[in-house]
Amino acid sequence: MTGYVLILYYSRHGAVAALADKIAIGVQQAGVEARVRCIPPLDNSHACKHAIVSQQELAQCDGLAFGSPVRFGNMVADAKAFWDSTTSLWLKGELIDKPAGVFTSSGSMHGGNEATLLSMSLPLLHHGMLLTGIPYSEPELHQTQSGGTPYGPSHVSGHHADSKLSIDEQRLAISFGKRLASLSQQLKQHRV
Ligand SMILES: Cc1cc2nc3c(=O)[nH]c(=O)nc-3n(C[C@H](O)[C@H](O)[C@H](O)COP(=O)(O)O)c2cc1C
Repeated sequence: MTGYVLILYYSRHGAVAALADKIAIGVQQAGVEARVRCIPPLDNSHACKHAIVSQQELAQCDGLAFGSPVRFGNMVADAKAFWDSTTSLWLKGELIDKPAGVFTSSGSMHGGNEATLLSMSLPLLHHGMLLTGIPYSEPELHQTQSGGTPYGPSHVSGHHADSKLSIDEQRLAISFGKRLASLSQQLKQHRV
């Protein structure tokens, strides 16, 4: 088994970072290296929990999980700015035919969680990535009372942004990581 799945995220208060860690567990359980990297804040307002991503790490990944908090129903501007800096990768087609998925955290249950996941998918599609979410064969998708969607893992962090990941949210994030890792290995065989 070679290569790695890149888990790339922005997080201000730690909720998206917590999801990233769970996705990493799933990737590792599938026998693939999970490389967790953060998108730094444009205003240097806080430190990153993980190392800052490089363009080379993005170009060379075999699969990608991309995470952002919900900001007014969309991804955070810092994450959008990051994608706007990836033109040279796009010109070279570095991400074409690699599997990818998205994850998020919102304050409230209906505060734009799913809309954000869908709009986060757009730059990945422009890069030619193959999107995957979470199938309904995962029992937690039927029973979750908080986050976790077919469009990707999610968390509802609450009014004070302090609630922990629920068991269902954790399990869905882990199974998503496994699925992404497995797809990354299958598709890699067809690329080389
Ligand atoms: C500027 C700003 C805008 C936000 N907009 C929304 C929103 O539209 N809907 C929502 O449910 N939560 C919103 N939130 C709450 C965050 O999405 C939520 O706290 C999230 O869990 C933060 O993730 P983090 O802990 O990884 O930073 C917003 C927070 C900020 C600071």
